[in-house]
Amino acid sequence: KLGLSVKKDENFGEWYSELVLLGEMIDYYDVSGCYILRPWSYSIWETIKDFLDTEIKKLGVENGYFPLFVSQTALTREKDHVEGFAPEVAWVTKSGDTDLEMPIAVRPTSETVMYPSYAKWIRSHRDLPLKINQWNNVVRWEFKHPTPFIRSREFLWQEGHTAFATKEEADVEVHQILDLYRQVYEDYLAVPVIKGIKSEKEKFAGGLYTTTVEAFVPSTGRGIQGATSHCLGQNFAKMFDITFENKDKERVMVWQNSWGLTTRTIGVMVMVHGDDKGLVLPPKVAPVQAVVIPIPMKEFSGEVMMNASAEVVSILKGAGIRAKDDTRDVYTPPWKYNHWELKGVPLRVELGPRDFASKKVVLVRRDTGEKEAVAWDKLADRANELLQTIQKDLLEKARKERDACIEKVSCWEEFMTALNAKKMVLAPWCDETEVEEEVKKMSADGEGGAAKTLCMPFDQLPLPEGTKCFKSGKPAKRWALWGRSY
Ligand SMILES: O=C(C[C@H]1NCCC[C@H]1O)Cn1cnc2c(c1=O)CCCC2
Ligand SMILES: [Mg+2]
Repeated sequence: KLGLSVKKDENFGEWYSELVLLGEMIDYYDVSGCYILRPWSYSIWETIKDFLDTEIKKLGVENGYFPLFVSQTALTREKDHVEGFAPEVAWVTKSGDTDLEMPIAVRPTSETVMYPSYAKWIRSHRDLPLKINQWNNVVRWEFKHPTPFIRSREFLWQEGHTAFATKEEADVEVHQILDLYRQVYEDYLAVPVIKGIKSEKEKFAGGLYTTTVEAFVPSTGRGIQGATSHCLGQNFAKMFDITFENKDKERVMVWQNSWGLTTRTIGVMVMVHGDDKGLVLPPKVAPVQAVVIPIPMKEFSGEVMMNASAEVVSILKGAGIRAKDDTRDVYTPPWKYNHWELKGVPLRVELGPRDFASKKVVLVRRDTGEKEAVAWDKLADRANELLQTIQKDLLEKARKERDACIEKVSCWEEFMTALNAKKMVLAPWCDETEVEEEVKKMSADGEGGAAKTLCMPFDQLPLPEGTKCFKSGKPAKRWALWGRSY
């Protein structure tokens, strides 16, 4: 089947599902909530991983690998850490047709897997800081509707787990990691994000505070949590007895962080940049950045055409560009144009007989459709320049669109109007949890679903003395970003 059968602004859910399938990013699988990551999307994960792995190693983090399975005792060690999540935990209860003595959980996250060892390995301040990360998969038996990359029962992520002698050190790292997450979104995926702190209600229950990068999908008007970096305080140290002897010979608890970014990043990128012709891949993460499509004519065919096409590919590769050609003779050039537009390749390189004769090519941008003729001896530089321009333009376009979807309000009526106009809402808030509960109840109308606080942006607008909470009328403490979300 060629091309999408539904438009992005007609039926977003349908558009997205068809796009990630026809774009050859995923395929379906017979275990519900699980998807196959095909090379076209796995390659994007590898690019994200290469960047992030290099950067966390610069911060002194080392990679390790812990078991997939968690004992029931370890998992339920801390009550409020797991109780809220218990329904999502997957259990192994049998081997063959024999029941296991004790059921074993499949890791939904690895705090309870790793921290008993942390307690063993950390004895003195000389054992600190301890910084271990895992690139792995986790399983959460979600009940909400599964969506490729956005919500699946198994997903890939990295989970960093660090321990420090002081809170100050932990606080610094929380923000260093959060900025790496911002870079993944803005510098690689060309998706703008807002940095902020989660409310007490929305933070990770086992932690002290949660910082987050929040993304936004204009088509649905929904916010989406991009990645989180938590300071756990000493809560897990207390639960797992992770203490050390400080320089004054006192036995004190460590200060910990945990931070994670998942394959959800890929889904957000598809949702933000995709259009009615298909994927629009930011060059930094595109598995193929330029695709050469020769246009055969009587004298420009066979060997001559193949060699010319190969030569253009090697010019591009020589410039460090991920390039390939499509010389399949079973498909026409128009068919190929559609195919590679569907797969979101940033640059198309057309090579017809006249181009060949004059040693030119025609470059076509996937994001704007703009075309330009370029001489072969200018191709390497021009192609790289165009790829950088596309990367920058995608981020600027998405940022402009996202900023246009943030409404600043001061009262409930304005709040609901903005929400129903598919916007995120910036509102002065008294920082009381029952107001969040109230808003959740009152904003849950038919199709939209409830609104929640997405974060308190670090970048706070001025809050004049006497400003009232948009909902409770009590003195507002800070600006909060609210929205319907995934
Ligand atoms: O996973 C985290 C916290 C933390 N885990 C490590 C990476 C960063 C951060 O996400 C929160 N969380 C979410 N979801 C679940 C759990 C859970 O702890 C535990 C039980 C199953 C579902
Ligand atoms: Mg969850």
